[in-house]
Amino acid sequence: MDFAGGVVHEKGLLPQALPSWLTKITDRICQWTGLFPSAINHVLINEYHPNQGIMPHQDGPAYFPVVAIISLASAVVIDFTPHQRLKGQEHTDPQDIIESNCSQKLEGANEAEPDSSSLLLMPCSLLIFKDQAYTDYLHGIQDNELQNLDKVTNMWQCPEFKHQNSGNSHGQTNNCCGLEQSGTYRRTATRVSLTCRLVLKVHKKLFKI
Ligand SMILES: O=C(O)CCC(=O)C(=O)O
Ligand SMILES: [Fe+2]
Repeated sequence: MDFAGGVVHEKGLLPQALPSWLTKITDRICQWTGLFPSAINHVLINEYHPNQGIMPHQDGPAYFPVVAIISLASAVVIDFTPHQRLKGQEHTDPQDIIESNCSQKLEGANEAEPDSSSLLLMPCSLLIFKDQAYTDYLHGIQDNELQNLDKVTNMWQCPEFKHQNSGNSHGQTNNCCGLEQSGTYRRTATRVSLTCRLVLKVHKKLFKI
């Protein structure tokens, strides 16, 4: 794990300028989406080997509640699961929450567990999530080379999968995307992600005496 933009404390950011190769990307994200009230000022760079993930979590309170994640080099499944407190609530359909608040609509949650949903993040893709998808759901990636695709709602964005679906009549597995016949995806390469966020409270630089 590495980061650019400075150190995030609970009470704010001790800032460092982002490198220009990153601001080229982050400034475009801000302009295109119009979702950030000021420039993205922090980027976390994570590397995941095929058997590595990140436990379900909510991003810290220091961040503005919009996250932009760029995926590079390898696809991965990210899971969104509701907080315990949401699970206990009656008359709350988490699907509605995700649909109304996520820039990427999450459709068709599995009936057995209608409260959680997953996305397949392809290399060179950008995921943005915000609002209740940020505050009421945990996001995480399983520590597993084999990832289940049952709850993935954006398979249509994976052209290799479409190809597999239009399929050949011999029932052969098409592995060009790491997709396996049984509805699982096998991670084979290292993934790198850039998690771009805004820390609203920025501390002035400390003086060195
Ligand atoms: O690497 C990712 O795709 C997710 C990273 C993340 O959730 C985080 O750093 O808070
Ligand atoms: Fe996160």
